[in-house]
Parts: sequence; structure tokens; C-alpha cells
Amino acid sequence: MLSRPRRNRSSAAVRNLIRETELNAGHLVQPIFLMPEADARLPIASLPGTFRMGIDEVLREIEDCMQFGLLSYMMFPAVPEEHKDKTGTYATAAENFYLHAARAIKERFPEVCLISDVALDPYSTDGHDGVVIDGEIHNDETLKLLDAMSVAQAQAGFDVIGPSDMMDGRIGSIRRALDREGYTGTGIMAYTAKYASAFYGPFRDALDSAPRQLQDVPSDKKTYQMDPANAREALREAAHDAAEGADYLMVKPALNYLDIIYRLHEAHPLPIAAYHVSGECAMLLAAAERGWLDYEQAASEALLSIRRAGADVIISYFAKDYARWS
Ligand SMILES: NCc1[nH]cc(CCC(=O)O)c1CC(=O)O
Ligand SMILES: [Mg+2]
Repeated sequence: MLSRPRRNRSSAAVRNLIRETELNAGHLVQPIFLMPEADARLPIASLPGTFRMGIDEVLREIEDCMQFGLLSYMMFPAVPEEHKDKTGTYATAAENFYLHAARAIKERFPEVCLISDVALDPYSTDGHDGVVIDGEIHNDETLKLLDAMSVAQAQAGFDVIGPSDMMDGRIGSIRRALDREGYTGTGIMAYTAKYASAFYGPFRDALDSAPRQLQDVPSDKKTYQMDPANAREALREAAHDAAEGADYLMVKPALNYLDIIYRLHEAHPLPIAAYHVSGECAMLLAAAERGWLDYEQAASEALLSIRRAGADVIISYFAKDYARWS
């Protein structure tokens, strides 16, 4: 044998020399679930180790994460039922606790990159990302609501707007709305290839945002989120979002969709984000709880694999732990 690959694995020093992929806290985004009560800290049964927090707890949490070099956060609101309605009015209300929290975070930690969530589902009594009109999830009526939500978030200080709704044309629509209002510096992280996945369960538990049982509307999101069977369709979505002014293209979920991450990374010069979603984290945590997997090693390998596939940015509930280990 003239060529022996094992020579390049013979010591830690050699392995370090030839390592192809690096992953550090700078690539990671920590998701945050925000509650209205300032001092709240509530566990999520299906996602151990992650909490729904009020703003006081969130500020403490961010301070903690910053010690480990985590600078980017993506925030989601757990909206009380009494604030929900069919069009998500509360999303742009002056008293909205999510907008107030963004202001408080950016005031206290101006150096962080704060990413929003734009979609109707946390605010909607129907639990859909778009507005339901006459039994239909109405694309173009939803765009107006998403535009207003995005402008309110930019005004509150979010650095990057994160449309997670999968309506057609919303990136261009939001970009124009932001620019019209003078927020030309506010970025857009497009949930470009977001699949109708079974792995969002714990997230929907956390926000109580699952689609409701309605008369004429399916209680799944398959008419707007992508079919897990499709890969080429993701390239089409990516072409739209890139042309409409997205600053990042996201693939979601991540681990079952590494091929999609790879394809988008090859096809587009835009930064690629991957959302390692709640269910993907939960199944690893459940196995670790039973002693079936080593949490640190398995979580690190999962994140590294997402990065190796071509993700520049990884959103994961493991971000803080990984940052602490590395
Ligand atoms: N706008 C909805 C939204 N934004 C982020 C997630 C899931 C994230 C996760 O599971 O961690 C979802 C769930 C859904 O589409 O129902
Ligand atoms: Mg699209």
C-alpha cells in the first residue's frame, strides 16, 4: 500500500492539522422563547434544558451566553391566548411585549445580532402562518400583515428580520416595506426551504402555536411549507428569495436536510443558515437522558455535520452548550 489514510489520523496534532471543518460560537444562533411576565422561567416538557423566559431572565441568559462567545439570538414570542385573533393584530401593537423586549435587549447589549420571527402563527387563533379567509390561507393578504410586522420589529431594534411563514413573494414585499420606512440596514434571513416537518413538535408546545382544528382548512402546513420529498423545488425557492433581496437563505430542519443545505450552498453565494429544529434536538436529548447517547459528543457531531454540509450559520437549542464546551 503506497497510500495509507490512517497516517493522517495518527495523533491529535495531525488530526488538528488536516481538519476540514471548524465550528465555533461565532457561527451559532441561540433561540429564545419569550414570555410576557418579566420574571418568568418555565420549562418545556418536550425540550428539556430550554425555557420560556420573561425579559429579566432573558437578559440574564444573554449575559451568560456572551461569556461563551455567543453573540446572535433568535427570539420567538409565547403570546397569551387573549392577545390572539385571526389577523395577529397584537404583532404590531404598541404594548407588544416582544417588541419591548427587543428594545431592552439592544439597549443593554448593542453588540448582539438579534433576529426576529415573522409569521402569523404565534399571534393567530387559527395557528397558521398566514391569514385564513373563507377557508383559504390567503397569500397576498398575509403579505400586508408580514410587512407591517417586519417594520414594527425593525423599529424595535431587531438587526435581522426572520420570515418563517413560507408565503410566496414575502421577501421582496418585506424588503420594499423596510426600505420605504428607512430601514435599509435591517437584514432579512429568509426561511427559504422550510419543510412541512414532523420535527417542530416541541416548538409548537413551547408557543402553543400548532394549527387549530378548523372547518375548511387542513390542520397541517402542507399548502405552504415544502414537501420533504422535494429537493429541486428548494433551488426554485432559493432563486426567488435571492432575487427578492434576502441576506441569508435558510434550510429547515437541518439534519434530515443536509443535501438541501449542500445544494443551496453550491448554488448561491449568499450565506446559508440551517435551523437545527426543536424535534431534532429533543430526540437526541431523550436518548441522552436514557444513557443511550453521550450528549456532548452526539450534539457536537450533529452541529459539525450541519456545518460540514455547507451551513454558514446554525440556529440550534444546543448553541449555548456547544459554545461552553468549545
Ligand atoms: N412560524 C412557525 C415556526 N417558526 C419556527 C418553527 C419551528 C422551530 C423549531 O421546531 O425549533 C416554526 C414551527 C412551525 O412552522 O409550525
Ligand atoms: Mg418562497
